[in-house]
Amino acid sequence: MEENVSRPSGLKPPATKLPTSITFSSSYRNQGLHEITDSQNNARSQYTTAGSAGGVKRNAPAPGGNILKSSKTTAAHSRVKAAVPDAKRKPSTTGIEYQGKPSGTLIAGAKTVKGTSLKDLNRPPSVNAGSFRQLSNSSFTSNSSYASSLGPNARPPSRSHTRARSATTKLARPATSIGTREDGQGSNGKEPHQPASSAFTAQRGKQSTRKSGKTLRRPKSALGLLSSKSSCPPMETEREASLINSFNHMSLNTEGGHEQGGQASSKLNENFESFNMPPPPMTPRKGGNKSSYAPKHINEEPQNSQVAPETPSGRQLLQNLGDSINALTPIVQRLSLNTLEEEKMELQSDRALLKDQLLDAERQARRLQYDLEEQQSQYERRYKILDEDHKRELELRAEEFRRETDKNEKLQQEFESRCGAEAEARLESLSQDNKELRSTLERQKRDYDHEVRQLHEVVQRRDADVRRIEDELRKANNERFDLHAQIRGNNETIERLRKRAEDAEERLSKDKGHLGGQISLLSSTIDLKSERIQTLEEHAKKLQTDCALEISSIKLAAEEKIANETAFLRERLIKEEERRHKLFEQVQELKGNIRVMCRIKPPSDPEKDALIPFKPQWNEIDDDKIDGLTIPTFREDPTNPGKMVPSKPRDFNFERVFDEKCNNGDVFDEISQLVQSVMDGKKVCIFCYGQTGSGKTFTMSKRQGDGDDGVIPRTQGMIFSEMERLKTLGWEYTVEGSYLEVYQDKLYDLLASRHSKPEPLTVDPIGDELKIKGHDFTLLHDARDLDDMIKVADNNRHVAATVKNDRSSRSHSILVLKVSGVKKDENGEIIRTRKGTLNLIDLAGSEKPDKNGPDQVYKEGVQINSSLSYLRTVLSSLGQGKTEGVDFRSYTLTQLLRPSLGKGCRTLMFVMVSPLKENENETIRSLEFARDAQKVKMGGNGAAKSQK
Ligand SMILES: Nc1ncnc2c1ncn2[C@@H]1O[C@H](COP(=O)(O)OP(=O)(O)OP(=O)(O)O)[C@@H](O)[C@H]1O
Repeated sequence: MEENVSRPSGLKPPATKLPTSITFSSSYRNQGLHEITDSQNNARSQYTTAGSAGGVKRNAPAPGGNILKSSKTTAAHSRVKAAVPDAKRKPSTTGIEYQGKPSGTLIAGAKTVKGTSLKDLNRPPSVNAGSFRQLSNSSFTSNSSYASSLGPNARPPSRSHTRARSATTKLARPATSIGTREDGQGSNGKEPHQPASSAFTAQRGKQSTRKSGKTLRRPKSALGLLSSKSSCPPMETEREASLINSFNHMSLNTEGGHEQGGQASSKLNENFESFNMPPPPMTPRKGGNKSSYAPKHINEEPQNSQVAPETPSGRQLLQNLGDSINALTPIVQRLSLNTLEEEKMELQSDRALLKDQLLDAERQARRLQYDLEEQQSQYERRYKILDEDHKRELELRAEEFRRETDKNEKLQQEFESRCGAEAEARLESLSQDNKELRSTLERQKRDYDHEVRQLHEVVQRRDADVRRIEDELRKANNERFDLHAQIRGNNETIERLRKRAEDAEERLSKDKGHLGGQISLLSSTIDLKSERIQTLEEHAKKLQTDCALEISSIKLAAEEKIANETAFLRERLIKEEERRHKLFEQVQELKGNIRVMCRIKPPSDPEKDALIPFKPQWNEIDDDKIDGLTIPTFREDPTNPGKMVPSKPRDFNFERVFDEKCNNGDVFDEISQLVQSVMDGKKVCIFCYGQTGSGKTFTMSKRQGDGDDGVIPRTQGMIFSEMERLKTLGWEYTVEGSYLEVYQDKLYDLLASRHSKPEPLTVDPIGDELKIKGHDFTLLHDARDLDDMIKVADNNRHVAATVKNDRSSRSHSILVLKVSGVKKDENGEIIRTRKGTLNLIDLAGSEKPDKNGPDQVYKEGVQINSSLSYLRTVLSSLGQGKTEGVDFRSYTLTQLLRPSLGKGCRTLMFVMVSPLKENENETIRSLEFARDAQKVKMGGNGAAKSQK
């Protein structure tokens, strides 16, 4: 791991370049691998040691890699390659800093060293074997393998020492081999295994580092030797020291009989193995202890060299190593002890400083640790308390909840047991109250809204008023301005006129004298004229009196003449009226008591409907009118069964036939004389008979304001206009009315209120007049009263939808109008009276009751058919000349019609027929019935006579 820790000592890596002057002789070229490998090993050892001293693991720096590159040795190359990346790392905190590209130069330098000076170097006596052993030991030992390198009996460094080392990662171990102590401890034997050379090298490196920014000092004597011929810069890098260190260690291990020699030797072997080289055979040292080993070539005599051929390179390596040791030893000796002492002191002081710092940091760390632990325990205590509080709180809440739940349940039970019904009733009444309250509120809200709307409207009106007043004000202002302008103009005009008047007055006074003569002349003339006028006026008055006398005499004569003529004409009119009346009566007599007219309803779709092929019979006198119908009939050919052949056509002759082109106006024109006869005091009955949907109600009652009103509306108009007309002849008429209905053979007043079920009325069978028990007629003052009465009755009449008619009359309706007229003389004495009755009857339609229809409609149909059937029976009896024994009382309808079929009654029957082929049978039946009715001739005393 690259070390990035700050440098507590403030040491800086060396700024100087690595030595470039060390060269090796060409004779080493072939052995360069070994030498360089050893160098590398030394270098690695150095760095390892240095790293160890600082407590930081460190890999080999770049120089080694470069060295290997330069040596062109494959094995070494591959080994060192692994170290190459580390070479790019930042140099160790030992203060060693590599700059530039020193490796190539280093190799060159190494060659020089090899070739020139190594053999010449003198081995200093103090640093030979011991130093070498120590160097060797250090070279193959790292801090991490401290125990293994020192042996199982080795005592590890003291704790304080280790701490100091780790704290002062960059401090080198004291070089005990040179008699120095590290902060006073290294010398007391507490670190007996501390390799001196290693420490020295480290210190050397440190020293160089401490001289940061300067050229590293170096042992000039040694370097001087090395560079004596090559003029290279003095060797002053750790590499040099490392080399020395490595060899010293090796020497110490192999020759010094160090107790860890065996271990060092084995480590050396490992290193050799790591280079894929067989380790040199190690033999126990002569005279040394058993654990002391040295390379064979060192301990053994040349006769052992017979082994050499097996491991020539190892032997050669060892030989070279030995040479190197010999060469380096004097260098080590020449190192300045004084300088080292100084540096040592400095380092020691730095170390003490760093140690203090370390102690402070440790104290601080302990304090922080203590604080942390204290806080943690506090936190745990607090957590525990809170947890317990929380649990207690939860239990309390749970208990409280249980208590509340129990209480609620008890209350609920109590409430249900005690107040269930009462509460419901109370709830009910409350909800009722609530509803009422709500409705009251809604009503109030509606009232309020209404009031607000009204107020809003008032405000709007007021606003409009205000706007209008403002407009008026504006106009008034404008007018005021105009008036002011006019006044100003007038004033100006007055002023002008005044001036003109003054001018005129002035002129007048001038002319006054002149006019005075003329005035007196004129005055005399006027007097003369006045006399003349007076004379003339007297004459005119005389003439006027004469004229007035003459005019009054003429007027009297004329009035007398007019009165005479009027009386004559009136008498004549009355006579004519009486004559007309007689004639009308005669005509009516001639026409018979029951007159029958037929009306054919127009088809709703003439194009598609299959129609009965009616053949009209035109009236011989009035060829605009039809008075008969022929209906072709067919019968089965007896000679050819299944084939239909024409048979004798059926002829029906009536007083008048209205075809589909006729409207209600045409019909009323024909019957208006009957209405007239009512005014003459006759009893008239007009009734409509026919199949359901054939147009009875359409003919009688239609009132749609399209100018085609039916008989009843037109009659209404005619009666009241006749009343007015006859009034001029001295007649005063009153009209009373009643509207009745025969429903399910019971008589009802259609004008009675329908709020309650109406009570049926009873027909009084006695007499020729239609009398109904307990029923009063309504006095109709004018046409409007009659109109209102008809409307009420129309609304009350029973109608229902049937197959043939959406609005079918389910009852027979009778409008009865009693018309009474009196004529008085000059004295107010009644001299004549007339009492006419008009019955306008709209019968319910004959029909084939539909069993599939609604029950009520079916029942009504049956009842309608029964009553009509009985009417046919009665009419048939009357038509057959029966005068006695005809029972009118079996059905209410015939009871009602009895007075209309008696003496002096004029009855008109309308038979309504459908033109549709599908209704042909019913049409023929109706026509046959009408034909029978036509034969009836009413006799005297309420009996009917048959007309032959
Ligand atoms: N002459 C006509 N011209 C045009 N439409 C007619 C005529 N006669 C009858 N109708 C129509 O035929 C329908 C049936 O007529 P209406 O109600 O008068 O028959 P009804 O004989 O009175 O039937 P019910 O006996 O069932 O009361 C109505 O819609 C009516 O307007």
